[in-house]
Amino acid sequence: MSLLEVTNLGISFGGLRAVDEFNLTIEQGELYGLIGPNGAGKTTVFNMLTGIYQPTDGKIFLDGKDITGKKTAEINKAGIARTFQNIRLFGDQSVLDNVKIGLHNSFDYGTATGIFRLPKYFNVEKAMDDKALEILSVFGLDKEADVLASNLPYGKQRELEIARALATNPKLLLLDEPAAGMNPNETKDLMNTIALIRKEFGVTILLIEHDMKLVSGICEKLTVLNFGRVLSQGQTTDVLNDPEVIKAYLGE
Ligand SMILES: Nc1ncnc2c1ncn2[C@@H]1O[C@H](COP(=O)(O)OP(=O)(O)OP(=O)(O)O)[C@@H](O)[C@H]1O
Repeated sequence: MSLLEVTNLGISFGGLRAVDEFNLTIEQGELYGLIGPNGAGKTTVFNMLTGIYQPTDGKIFLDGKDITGKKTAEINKAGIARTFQNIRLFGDQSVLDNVKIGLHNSFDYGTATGIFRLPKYFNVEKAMDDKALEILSVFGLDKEADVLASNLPYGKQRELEIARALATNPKLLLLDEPAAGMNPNETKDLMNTIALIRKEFGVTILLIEHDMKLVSGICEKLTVLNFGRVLSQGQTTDVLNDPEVIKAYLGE
């Protein structure tokens, strides 16, 4: 069984058919890229996969379970986590606390225990601190655990967002333009980090990206969207050499 199976997905905004007849199959462990020109519908696909938008047509299966039209929190519990094009961190909270927010899927001490600070509360808090630090260490961010998120350099804030998404223990991680705004050195670091987290966390990754170096460097498969429709799909080298893709997106 494939990890993600999307069939005939579509959505309309008034008269605009933003995504149409979109099909996508992702196998467990793959690193998959979704590319295409501005306005092609990539983020709209992410928004449907994560329950932010309700698709007008089609089905989404995660690990065989129909998650079409479910609420965002439910989809996250089922195993999909994401980052956003514009960083969405809690800037006035510490790096550690930003990751701990993501851990609430896995740790629970009940409201009463939390309010009355019962012994279990402190045990759970300690376990959460340990787990959050473990995740942060993969990004080399454990030393900055007490720093306010907004005080991190830009590239590190993007990595913290990925760390927070990983804290929800996803099967599938969606990254929306993870290299946006990064300099070439930060992008190179990010490529290594993405490859590393797939290995360390055993997570399957679908990413939207315009940086072709990153895409061709780490994605095994690609789907190209153009005007809301799949233009090309398959192994990265085949897709990047597809004349239709070169014409519509990469430039001749
Ligand atoms: N909530 C919405 N209401 C109306 N139109 C929308 C909405 N969300 C997206 N669209 C439209 O759907 C189309 C696809 O947008 P989307 O943001 O998914 O493109 P994209 O491929 O992610 O682009 P980019 O690379 O610039 O981020 C665009 O024409 C956009 O204006």
